Amino acid sequence: MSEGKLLLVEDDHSLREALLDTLLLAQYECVDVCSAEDAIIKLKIESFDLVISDVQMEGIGGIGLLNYLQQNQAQVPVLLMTAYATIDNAVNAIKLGAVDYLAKPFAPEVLLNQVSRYLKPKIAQNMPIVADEKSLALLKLAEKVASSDASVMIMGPSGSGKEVLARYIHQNSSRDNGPFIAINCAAIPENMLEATLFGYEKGSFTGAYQACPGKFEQAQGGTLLLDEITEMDLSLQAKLLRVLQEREVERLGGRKSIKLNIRVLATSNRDLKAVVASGKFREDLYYRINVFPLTWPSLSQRPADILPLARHLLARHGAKSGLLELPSLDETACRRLLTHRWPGNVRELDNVIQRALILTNGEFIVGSDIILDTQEVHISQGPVEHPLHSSNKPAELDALGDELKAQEHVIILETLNMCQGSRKLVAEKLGISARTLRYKMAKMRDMGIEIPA
Ligand SMILES: Nc1ncnc2c1ncn2[C@@H]1O[C@H](COP(=O)(O)OP(=O)(O)OP(=O)(O)O)[C@@H](O)[C@H]1O
Repeated sequence: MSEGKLLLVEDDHSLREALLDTLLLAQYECVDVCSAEDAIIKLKIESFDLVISDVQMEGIGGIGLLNYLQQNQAQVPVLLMTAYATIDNAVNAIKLGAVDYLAKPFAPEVLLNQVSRYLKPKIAQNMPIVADEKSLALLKLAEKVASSDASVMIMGPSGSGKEVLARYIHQNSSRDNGPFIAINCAAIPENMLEATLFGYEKGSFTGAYQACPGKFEQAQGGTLLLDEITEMDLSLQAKLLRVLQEREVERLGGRKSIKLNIRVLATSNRDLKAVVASGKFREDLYYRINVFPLTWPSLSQRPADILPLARHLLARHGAKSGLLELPSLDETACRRLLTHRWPGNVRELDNVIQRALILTNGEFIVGSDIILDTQEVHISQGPVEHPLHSSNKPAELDALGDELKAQEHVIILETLNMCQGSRKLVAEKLGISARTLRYKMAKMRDMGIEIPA
């Protein structure tokens, strides 16, 4: 399976936009066109690793495109989308060489599940950066536990790197070639979490137009991360426990048990024992999940990590903004970073570094470029020079464009923090539509910017 590029062909503008949003948010690299003819032009100049196309379009349509691919680029898998009325076309399409088809309307998960069979999302290689003795010891332990199949509970304060550690365990396990599926139990509304985890059969509830595999099934052969597991309600905890004990899952409205071959990791930023004692988390589930506990200390308790992490984040964000040379942290900046308490841990450091990259004179990041979360951001201190941008570009225009984009990113991140992640509120506050916000966030993710859940 490659981390390749996907070509989406759909003539219905709003459907194409919605599909694109779904694919971009899931971190797929995606190009969209509105006809089979345009698709062929694109295919002649760019290479793609998967084509998803509507069948019924003006011109040669999806079947014509499929024929073209069969004759010219037979290695590229094609997934066709059909309306119910043209199901016969779909059968024909499979005979002609399409790898599968999606009957409209379909849930986003159905699309993502199909796509994940052929492409991997562009996941940045999130290797944990560590230098402090405490973190080095934690990483060693994580490597040891990775080689077993034990359930792991990763604890630590918010933003400390729990998901990074979970990915590291997956990457160092024998399941490395399988999927890594993460689900944030706190971010999904309670009434949808069960269907998202367990999947459902067609017609099992209003709106279940088509059968949909759940996260358990999507993680087959790989690892499932249950992020913020303590936020799951008690009745769902009981169902989760049953799945973990029996190692099989039944979709909502389904009668068939599906055997599972998955490893489960979970994270929490709460004091687990206290949550169990308060009756909000089942004790039996606690023991089932907590086979091997790993805990990140807060960033202030592992000070030797701060500067290596800051430099790593500088390199990450600098590369994404196309900087040719990275500014270095001068002594005053280092001192400022080392003396802050970092209540928001690495995520807070990440925000600070993104701001510093906007404020820097280019060669050095100095103390005054380090704007901590407790301060107000004064970005509009007059024009900021960007001497590091490639000099053979139309420099002023490019720098201005990049700067505006960076400012937009900061504003979106700040507003997300202010609204505690509520997309609806953020869109209202910024005076843009929810769709535009989703699109902008997808682009930001694409650039490697972490968006708070
Ligand atoms: N050791 C590390 N090395 C590199 N990047 C890190 C490290 N720790 C955290 N990060 C970065 O910091 C950000 C927050 O990390 P992550 O999402 O793993 O934290 P978390 O503890 O799971 O947060 P939350 O509790 O809010 O879910 C991410 O951008 C991540 O890439």
